[in-house]
Parts: sequence; structure tokens; C-alpha cells
Amino acid sequence: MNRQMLFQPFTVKVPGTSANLGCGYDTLSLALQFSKEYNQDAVIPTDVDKNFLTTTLYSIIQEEANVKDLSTIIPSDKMVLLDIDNDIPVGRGMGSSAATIVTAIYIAKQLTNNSSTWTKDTIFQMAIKYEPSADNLSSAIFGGFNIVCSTDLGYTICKTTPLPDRSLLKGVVVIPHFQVLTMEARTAVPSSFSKSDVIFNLQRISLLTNLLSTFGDDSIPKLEQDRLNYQKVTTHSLMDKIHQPYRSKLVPGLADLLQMSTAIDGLFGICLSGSGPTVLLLAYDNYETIANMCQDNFSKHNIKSNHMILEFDNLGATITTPPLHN
Ligand SMILES: Nc1ncnc2c1ncn2[C@@H]1O[C@H](COP(=O)(O)OP(=O)(O)OP(=O)(O)O)[C@@H](O)[C@H]1O
Ligand SMILES: N[C@@H](CCO)C(=O)O
Repeated sequence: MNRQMLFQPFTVKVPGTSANLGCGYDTLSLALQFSKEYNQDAVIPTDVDKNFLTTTLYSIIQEEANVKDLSTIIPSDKMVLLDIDNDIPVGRGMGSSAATIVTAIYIAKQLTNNSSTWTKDTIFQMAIKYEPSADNLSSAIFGGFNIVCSTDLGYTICKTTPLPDRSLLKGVVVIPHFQVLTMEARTAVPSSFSKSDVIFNLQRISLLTNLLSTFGDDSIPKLEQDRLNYQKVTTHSLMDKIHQPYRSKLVPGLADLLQMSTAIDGLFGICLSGSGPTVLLLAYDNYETIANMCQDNFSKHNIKSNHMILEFDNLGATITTPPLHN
């Protein structure tokens, strides 16, 4: 064992997330297992004073762990090496900023010896101070399917339901080769809505919550007509009148895609992932055909894209420490 070692090496893993799920603007989200497949094209500063992960880490150590002088945990002649593996596409609507904040909190938790006091719920409430999108944060921390509810009680409620493991239901993400700034996408959403649009979304949030919370492969009918009827219900459940129609101007082709609800057998529903531009297609069959349909639509608007077929993540954020060798 290296007796000079300041900290035992540890690994923090945080899943990517897809927020809103159409109707559930700022309310619903789910966690997805990303793999190395994605060729990261974003330029992330490596300078510790400019990188979002390290600047957030400093803030958490100082503000949340109340360590004002960093040299009390890391002597000035020592350093901490961060080896970052970035599998979540950056700035594409799959929770890369939420994952960064959660990663920073887990690193701070380890460096400041807060392992027992910083529970997942503490971390969730803490993370909200650094990113207002509690939806992405909830799935990044808890995994599964999440409903968040802001309160005036000083905390945000989160209810997590695991998604079926190794099920036919998967998240197909189609990632266009451009970024949408979350701020711009939020500004596009109006501040008031008609009563009928609010009711439209309330009905679908309730329906989708029921469908996802109870989903099992045996939910999928076998007979053709029954499958079609089931698909009409599931595709309806993701529809939205609160944010997607207003964000369509930022994602060419999105408006057409949202009309293609029952075009292909196996499609559970289509929505914009987070603030976009990625499109999430929940599907239980014909994954490649469904992804190609979406990519062809983007091509018609001269937008290049690629796709990934992803399993859901039920673990959320994890931290592991390898056993020390003697
Ligand atoms: N691994 C990372 N290291 C440092 N900063 C990162 C990393 N990943 C993301 N970021 C920061 O997060 C920003 C992207 O946040 P933004 O909210 O625009 O997109 P997103 O989180 O991918 O999408 P959404 O919130 O819609 O799901 C990047 O510009 C960068 O500043
Ligand atoms: N609910 C958020 C997620 C993106 O951070 C939004 O749609 O703006």
C-alpha cells in the first residue's frame, strides 16, 4: 500500500437522463445507461478554473462541506487526479450538466469524509441549488423513472419507480449534430397557458405515470389489432402542449416527428429529450427502423444525426472504492 496516498482511489458513475418525457415538463424523467459508442464532439475546458465539474466541486467543498481552506484536506504539495470518462453527449438534452453536478457532489462527499451523512436525498436537495432542473437531477441520483414536485417547504419531493430491467422497452435516442442552449429552450416556453392545454398535459402525465410505473413485457399485446390499440394509448401518453410546440422552432423536423406517433409497430412514444435537440423514442420492437425513421426525417431538414439504443438505469449515481492491496 502506498502510505503517501491521501485518498483511496474511487470511481463515481452517474447515468445520463431524459427529462420531461413530453407531457411532464419539469416533472418527469428517466435514467439511461450510456456507453462509449458516442463520439463526443463538445469541447470542455480542462482548466480547473473554467471546467464546470471542478468549479462546482470547489463550490460544494466550500459551501456544502464547509471546508473554506482547501489545504486542510489537500496539502498544497499534493494533488487530486480526476480521470474523466464522458459518455453522456454534452449539451444535447440528456442531462450532461446534471450528471456533472452530481459527480462533483459525490467527489466532494468522498474528499470531505461525508460518506455517511450525505445520503441520496441530501445530495438531491443539495444539487438543486446548483441546477434548477430537478427532473434531470432526480434520475441522475436515483436512477429509474422519477416524478419531482417542488414545494414551499424548503425541499423538493421525488418519487422513484424502477423501470423494467432487461425488458423489451428501451430508450432510442436520436442525437442531431448541433446543440440547443437550455436557457434559449426555456425562454421559448411561454409563461401562461390556456386551461385546455393544461388539462391536456395533466391527463397525459397521469396516464404516462401509470403506464411506465406498471410496465412489464407482458403489458405488450400479442395480437395485431390489440398492439395497435395499445400503441395509440402509449403514444398519446407522451404528447404535450406546454413546451414542445414552442421549442420546435429550435429543432427543425421536430414538429413532423411528433405527428408520426403510430407509424411503426413497437413505438411506445416520441418526445424531445430534455431541452433538446435529442429526440427520445421509447420503443419495445423495431428499434433500428424507428431510429432510422427519425434520422431520415432529420436528413430531410439537412440535419445529420446518429442514434443509440439504450437500456434504462435503475442504480442512479454510485461510488465504488476498490479494495486496497497490501
Ligand atoms: N463532463 C463535463 N465536464 C464539464 N462540464 C460539463 C460536462 N458535461 C457537461 N458540462 C457542462 O454542461 C453544459 C451543458 O448543459 P446543458 O444544460 O446546456 O445541456 P444538457 O445538460 O446536456 O441538456 P439537458 O439539461 O437539456 O438535459 C456544457 O456546456 C458544459 O458547460
Ligand atoms: N425540464 C428541463 C430539462 C432540461 O434541463 C427543460 O425542459 O428545460
